[in-house]
Amino acid sequence: MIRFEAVTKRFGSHTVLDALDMKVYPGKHVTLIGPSGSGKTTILRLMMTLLKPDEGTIKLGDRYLTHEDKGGRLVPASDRYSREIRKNIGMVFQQFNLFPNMKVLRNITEAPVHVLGMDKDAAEQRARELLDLVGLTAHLDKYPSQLSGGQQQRVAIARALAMRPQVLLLDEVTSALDPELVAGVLDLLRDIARSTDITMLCVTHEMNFARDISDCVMMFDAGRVIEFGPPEQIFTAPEHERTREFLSAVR
Ligand SMILES: Nc1ncnc2c1ncn2[C@@H]1O[C@H](COP(=O)(O)OP(=O)(O)OP(=O)(O)O)[C@@H](O)[C@H]1O
Repeated sequence: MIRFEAVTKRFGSHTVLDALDMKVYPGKHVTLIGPSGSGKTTILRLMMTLLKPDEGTIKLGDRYLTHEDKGGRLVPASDRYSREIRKNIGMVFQQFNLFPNMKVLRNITEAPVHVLGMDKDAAEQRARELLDLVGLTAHLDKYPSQLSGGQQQRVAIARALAMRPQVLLLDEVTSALDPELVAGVLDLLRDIARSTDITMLCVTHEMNFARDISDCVMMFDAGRVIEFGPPEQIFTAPEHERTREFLSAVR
């Protein structure tokens, strides 16, 4: 389980997350929705240990992401500890963030080989399976710049899965794509959501996608979860006025 307890994150005097409590059960697919600036991406960046909270703790299973347990005493996580724990978490970004100087296959094998210490042949075998899954077997020998945005995003998804993470974080993964490429990437993610037991935490403005893949939708406003529940409840009978306003604005 992912557990945020009383997590506060400030940027200067701006409190982006305000004593946030949040739980995500293993294997669940949770979508974070809410107005721009409500703190959704900040949550994913905290999960990825790219940011540290000002207050509060975040746990993945029985380990803290934010702190090291030194004989019962919690101290803020060192960079080394964060790097170690990050191996359990895959993230796909809006802007793909592929290694431009590496071909597709190597983009996928790089971290399993150099971060996990996986055998090179085993990593390549796994990469080929993943390229098959994302429909890019024919492109394994190309550089990212030779692919469309949608194809690059598929590589980024394969790369995240190559680490066999417990948790997959998806941050507006279709926002940078041309409209005609969005559906293909969303279909792929729907397939992954259906066919794996990976925990997914997803920030998206694609409400139909959120409806399709989510076990739970969390509505954020000003750094707090104001409402959460199954998609059919949030999208058809939201209880909170702010949720109703937000949904009518984005539909
Ligand atoms: N590194 C940073 N330095 C300063 N302010 C930041 C930083 N990162 C985020 N913020 C601010 O924190 C607030 C929340 O940002 P965040 O990206 O988490 O929102 P969001 O809900 O994901 O929004 P969007 O839907 O537009 O992506 C915003 O006001 C943003 O400007």
